[in-house]
Amino acid sequence: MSAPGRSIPPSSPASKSSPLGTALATIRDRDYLLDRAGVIFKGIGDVHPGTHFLGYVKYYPDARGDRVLFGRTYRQNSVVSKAFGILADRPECYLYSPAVGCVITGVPREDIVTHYSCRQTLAALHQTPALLGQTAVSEDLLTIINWIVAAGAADVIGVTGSFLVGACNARAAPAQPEDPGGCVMTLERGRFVTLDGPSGVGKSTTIQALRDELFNRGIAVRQTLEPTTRDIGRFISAHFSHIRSHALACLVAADRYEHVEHEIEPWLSAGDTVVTDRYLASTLVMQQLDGMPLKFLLDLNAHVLMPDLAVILTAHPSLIAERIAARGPRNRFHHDPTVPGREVDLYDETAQTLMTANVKVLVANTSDATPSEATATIADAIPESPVASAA
Ligand SMILES: Nc1ncnc2c1ncn2[C@@H]1O[C@H](COP(=O)(O)OP(=O)(O)OP(=O)(O)O)[C@@H](O)[C@H]1O
Ligand SMILES: Cc1cn([C@H]2C[C@H](O)[C@@H](COP(=O)(O)O)O2)c(=O)[nH]c1=O
Repeated sequence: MSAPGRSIPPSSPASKSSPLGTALATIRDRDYLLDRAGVIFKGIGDVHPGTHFLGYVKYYPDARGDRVLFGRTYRQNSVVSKAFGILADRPECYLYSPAVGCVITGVPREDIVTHYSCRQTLAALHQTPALLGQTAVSEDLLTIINWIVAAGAADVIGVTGSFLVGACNARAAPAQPEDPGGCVMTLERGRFVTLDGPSGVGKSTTIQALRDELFNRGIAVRQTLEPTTRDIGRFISAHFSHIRSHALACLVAADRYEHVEHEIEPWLSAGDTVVTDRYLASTLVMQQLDGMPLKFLLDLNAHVLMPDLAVILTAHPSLIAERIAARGPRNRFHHDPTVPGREVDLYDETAQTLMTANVKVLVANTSDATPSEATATIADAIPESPVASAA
């Protein structure tokens, strides 16, 4: 799968492409880093510890903000110390710096989904000036870039996002709706990938590895799950032990419709690839285990967004039972020793049901593949073009 065409192509053949610039290995002072929570950090310095990239919060999602990025409203933070308040519930973003002698902020490396490189953008614009079009702003920008390159300073000076967005907007405004070339920030819809399978088969483990694999391929990923962390999803998780049958089937469908409307669809529209831990297939299996007829479940979910790729993880039932026993039962299904075998059979049937509905399905067996092997197979199977649409 290639990276969605979100911005300027990378200029250096040696660097791995990412939606907004260079590979992480080349992070430099003042580059921007977008993390999983949607916070944008401004990198500080060119030397970073092994676990984090040092930086402070530059923009953060806030309804009171005055700029929109990938469908979200952002607020600018110009006071370094305020980053501590914005990150109040993110202890993983604080670290002690022996060099500075105090606690500073940074973004954990594994949380980064996008890297915007100011220097690489400068190089790309110098190489392909047409990317900026013909406006007074872009002409000024190109004059400056040419001057920087001629002075041999391209390795230390870059194009900041603010300058680029200014140039981009100046050109985008007069463009006609049918003229897609109005702005360098073109967005292609992301891909929607679902991961389902029996409890303990390895969904969480695989999804973590898949997120890293896609990130390394330069793809911006949103990781999510069902039941969701929204109101209905939290209600399901809190009452799963005693709500079942028709009521539970209706609740999980309601949670899914909210999930699609408020999270999955906006993220896909913003160009992100969305990977969810459990989706429709889990309903077709878990609610059948609860005695619900398949037709009732398909009717309830008739209008949910179908995935571009539905991954069904499977394994030998005895291995699944061993994994569940090793970590201890977490819900009412885990106490029934017949469940892993019935789940495996129902997921096989569900794979067929989804294929009949023209969904691309990948069945991956975690009994004989390591998480990284399973992950590479899944990443390779993600379609080049998005096909997901509401049924
Ligand atoms: N491909 C794999 N090969 C070997 N072991 C694996 C693999 N994937 C996961 N495991 C192991 O299986 C156990 C369960 O994994 P995990 O928690 O990811 O399952 P899960 O499907 O997300 O479970 P649940 O749905 O109940 O949350 C873990 O101990 C994990 O290390
Ligand atoms: C999406 C979905 C979930 N469930 C149930 C199945 C599981 O027992 C829990 C989720 O917990 P886990 O930690 O991911 O194993 O929710 C369901 O019954 N129907 C669904 O559609």
